Amino acid sequence: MAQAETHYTLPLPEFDRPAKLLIVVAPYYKDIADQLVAGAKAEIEKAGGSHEVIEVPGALEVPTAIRIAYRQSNFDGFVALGCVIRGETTHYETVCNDSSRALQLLGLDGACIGNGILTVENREQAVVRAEAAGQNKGGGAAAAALHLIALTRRFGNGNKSIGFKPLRDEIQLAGDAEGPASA
Ligand SMILES: Nc1c(NC[C@H](O)[C@H](O)[C@H](O)CO)[nH]c(=O)[nH]c1=O
Ligand SMILES: CC(=O)[C@@H](O)COP(=O)(O)O
Repeated sequence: MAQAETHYTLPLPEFDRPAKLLIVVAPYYKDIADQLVAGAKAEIEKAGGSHEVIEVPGALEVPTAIRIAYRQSNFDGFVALGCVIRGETTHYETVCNDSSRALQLLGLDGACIGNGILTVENREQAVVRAEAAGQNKGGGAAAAALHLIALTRRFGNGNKSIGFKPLRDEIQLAGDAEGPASA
């Protein structure tokens, strides 16, 4: 029987202008993913934010989709959602470790990402964690992204990238260099 989860949850940050988030979900297990998305949407709406949802085949594609959107769009943050259930081979470790590591590296480069990709042994563990009325890991991931967005706005976008600069910044910088575009 799954243990009830008890840990401290930070109160949601307040925003002077709405945050816009992209939810990137791998519906490998559709019913589980739907619960995660519902929880994430509700949390974003609680903070007065807006959201869009895109789907990718599996958890391994989630970081790449976020990087593509991060470079070519103007979302304030991202919510990574999915479910990885151990099978018979070591592929479970690859999917879990590589997706989470890639998300962490994107975060260290300035993307505001909450990671709600479940890594579990069986469906029962996944259901308990995905249910919006249960452990609501999708909502938790959305809350994490919201906190990072608030932090970015509080300290400014440091532009101290350790890796690539978001394409949108390069385009903007290039535009600035040419002077204001004629209306
Ligand atoms: N086994 C699970 C996967 N595997 C698929 C990979 O994520 C990836 O789409 C594939 O290797 C092609 O690159 N994905 C999940 O999200 N959950 C799983 O349990
Ligand atoms: C997590 C996985 O990739 C897993 O679902 C694949 O199953 P298997 O290890 O039995 O091939």
